[in-house]
Amino acid sequence: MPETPPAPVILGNEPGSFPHGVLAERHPAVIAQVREAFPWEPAQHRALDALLESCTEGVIEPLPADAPDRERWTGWGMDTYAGRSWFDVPWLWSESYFYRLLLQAVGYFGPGAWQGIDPFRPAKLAELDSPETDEELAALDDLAGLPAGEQARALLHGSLWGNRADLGFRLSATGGDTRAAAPGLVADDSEALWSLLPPAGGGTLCLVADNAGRELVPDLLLVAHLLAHGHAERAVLHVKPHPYYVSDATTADVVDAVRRLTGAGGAAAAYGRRLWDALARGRLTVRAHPFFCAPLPYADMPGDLRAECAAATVTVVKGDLNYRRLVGDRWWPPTTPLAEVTAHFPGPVAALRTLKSDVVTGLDAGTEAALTAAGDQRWRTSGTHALIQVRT
Ligand SMILES: O=P(O)(O)OC[C@H]1O[C@](O)(CO)[C@@H](O)[C@@H]1O
Repeated sequence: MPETPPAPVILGNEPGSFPHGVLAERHPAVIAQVREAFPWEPAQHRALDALLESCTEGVIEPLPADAPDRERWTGWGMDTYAGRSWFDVPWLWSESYFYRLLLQAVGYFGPGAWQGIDPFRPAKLAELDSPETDEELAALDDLAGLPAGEQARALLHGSLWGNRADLGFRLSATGGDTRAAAPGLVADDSEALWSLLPPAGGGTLCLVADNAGRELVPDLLLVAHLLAHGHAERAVLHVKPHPYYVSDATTADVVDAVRRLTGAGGAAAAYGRRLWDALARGRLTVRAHPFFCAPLPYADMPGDLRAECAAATVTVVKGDLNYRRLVGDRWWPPTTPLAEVTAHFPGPVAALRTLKSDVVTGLDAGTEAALTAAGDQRWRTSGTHALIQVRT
């Protein structure tokens, strides 16, 4: 296979670009949201003020000497980037480190009384309790009468489009209009996914989750269906070890989502009970590996995680950030073959993602030409388009 030379890494230093908007507008909006979410104490307010100043006008500061994960961040490039503007280092690194420092500011890593308090939890719970979630759960009653194959396809699309429900994405002008009609998929390898996961096929599914709430619920419904119909004998759900990118799912969010299902009526409760039972029997495992909050592409995945993905029938990665990490957060020409940019991944891999950043690969030339001809390049970032891509 011909080797495509690596494209330039995406930075946030071009005013008017999408990444620049995230650093300059969205991050301050995230700080404002967090500030309003809890009755913080003076030290936390001061730390949030300092972070706001640093991330808009200052430079990257290293973690404090006693931070529990200082060594880990040193290994992830902190010393290389300290002292530089947030806008001049890889955008993926900048964003990730911003969320790490936001947790630092509110005392998440302790020691102290605020240790372990998720600053995004009120927003996540509000979404889980919303009328939209009620409607989505009620729709499961209609699904129950359909043949299993049709249910599976509907649940796959539910999980895919659930990725539009992303709390961070709605915070500023750089976020898309999540109410816009869905024009469809820019790539659809779903048949390849189903051939990796045939009914009664057994094997292990790894699902790398993305957002909590209205994305995690359909992800869990899909997992419950795949386990119930033997598409997988076992599933491993990878979540974030700590709050991240506003709405990313942690173990606490999985518990909330499963309890939301079991507490609902009708078919939703049956899915919830199946998940509860699958956890109890070891058919579903939740993992929160530190690498899932790393500011690095999956090409740099550590050995233990590589071994897990290598042993899986397929690893499904959800959402935009996971896609950026899978293919590399670079200005790839959109027709760059997916097989080339995912050659590093230790086993079959599928991406389910709505497009919320500039990175895209694996498009066929006709699709790219049609999207580009339309002139408006917001299809890349507005969350109105989606893809299902598979590398077997
Ligand atoms: O929740 P998702 O689908 O990973 O999307 C998060 C996306 O939002 C952003 O934070 C801002 O667009 C991107 O950096 C990221 O890719």
